[in-house]
Amino acid sequence: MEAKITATETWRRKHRLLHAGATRHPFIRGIRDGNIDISAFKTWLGQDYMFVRAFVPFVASVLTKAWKGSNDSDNDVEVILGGMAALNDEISWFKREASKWGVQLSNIAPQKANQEYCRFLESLTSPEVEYTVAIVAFWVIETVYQESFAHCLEDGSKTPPELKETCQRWGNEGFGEYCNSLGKIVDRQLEKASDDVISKAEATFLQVLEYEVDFWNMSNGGT
Ligand SMILES: Cc1ncc(CN)c(N)n1
Repeated sequence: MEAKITATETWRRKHRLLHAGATRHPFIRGIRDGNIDISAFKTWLGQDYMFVRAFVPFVASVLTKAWKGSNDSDNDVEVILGGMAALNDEISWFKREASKWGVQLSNIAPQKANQEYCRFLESLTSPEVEYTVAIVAFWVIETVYQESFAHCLEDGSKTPPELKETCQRWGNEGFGEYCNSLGKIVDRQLEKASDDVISKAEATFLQVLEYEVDFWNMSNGGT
């Protein structure tokens, strides 16, 4: 008997070009091929620190929605809480990494693509946004980083040694398992969602992928 294809897998296949645009971006290919421009890496580092700070209240809102709106709220809250704990470490890591590379975090202003992405996250914190839609956004955001940075650690990659720790942060197996847990929550939610919520959730999936592409473009010198 053939295994049933999940909703998340269906979306990934249906939108594979955009998905690959986000997870195999030239910025990531540059790390993997060992020819990344270090100034692009430093731009990404500073901008991503700003992004992560704005990501925390978004994740807190997903946690609240899970607590109120999930029929397996104990499991969901624990998975999301694990993500929040990882974000706490991530913020400390950004500070250490920035000082290692001489990036002054206090002097950084978010660029346009970053501001727009953070505004989008803020719009998803509204109580009117369904849990299913918010958890889809959360899952894609985390999974894009997991798949992108894991690609830089695969056999045959020429990732510079000084960037390996960055790739490990999101490319490690534990982070992969956490993303799979988020994907399972998404699939469970989508199975019982109305057509209207499913359409909104798919539109959110696409929006996140587009914001992620713009974010990498910004690090490579775009706006
Ligand atoms: C832009 C972006 N997207 C995703 C992640 C992973 N939390 C991140 N740190 N930054």
